[in-house]
Amino acid sequence: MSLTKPLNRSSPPHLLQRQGSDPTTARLRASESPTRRRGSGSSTGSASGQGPPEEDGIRLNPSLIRVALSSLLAIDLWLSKQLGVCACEDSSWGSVRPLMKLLEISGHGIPWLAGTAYCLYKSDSAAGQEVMLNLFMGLLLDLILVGIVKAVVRRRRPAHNRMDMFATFSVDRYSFPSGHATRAAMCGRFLLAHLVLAAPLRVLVLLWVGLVGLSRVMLGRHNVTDVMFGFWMGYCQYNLVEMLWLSPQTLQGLLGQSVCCFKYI
Ligand SMILES: CC(C)=CCC/C(C)=C/COP(=O)(O)O
Repeated sequence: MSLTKPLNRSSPPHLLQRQGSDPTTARLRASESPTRRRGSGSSTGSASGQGPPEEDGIRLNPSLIRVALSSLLAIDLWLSKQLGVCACEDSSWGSVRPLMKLLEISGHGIPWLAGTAYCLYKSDSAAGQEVMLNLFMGLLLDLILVGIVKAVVRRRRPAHNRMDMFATFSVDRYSFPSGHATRAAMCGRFLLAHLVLAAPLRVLVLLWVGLVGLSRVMLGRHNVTDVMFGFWMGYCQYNLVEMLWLSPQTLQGLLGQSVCCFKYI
């Protein structure tokens, strides 16, 4: 505030002189009454040529952050509206909507959970089962974490969105973060790390992740920041999956413990 506030020119010059020449007195005055100091703050700091008092800098920061955040939010809303070109059939890119919906299905939780459970069931190697089991756990973890963040943040979906998604939870009426973006980022990293893929396929995985994110904004389901945060969250979730990795030994231990519990009951 003191940076934008003009100097108190009405203060008598002898007073300014005294405060400037006697820093001890000025400091004592400052500690006496913060309210009074605020009134004459600019003459205390600036007139003595020492720059604004430190406290003023601290008061300035939150408002700067607030301005920066609201500007970012305004840009986000504007950009998301501009990019929401497939929000309905009669939007400017309405003809591409079916393709975007196909991308939506490719990143939906149900096909991923069902596909992983099927691969787990069909896998005849211990290593394959281990990978699929951990992917399955990762998908469940993703649903839980995204649900929690959505329920806490409660950001509404863009006004131009038509809520015609299949199989949603009640928290999915909120948009932050994009569950498709977290899943795509987490599964993309998982596939690249655990499957031996040729270079073109690796590029295809990355392309798919990016397109799933873009389709969320183009369909009008999300704002850009929902998707960006979703990608970051999914990236971090993969680290969590690695940290909590269930090895066959851990599994055997867990199964053994639960069998013991059942016997005990
Ligand atoms: C019913 C199951 C298993 C998952 C719901 C998946 C879903 C619809 C998430 C919402 O994604 P966005 O936040 O990207 O819109």
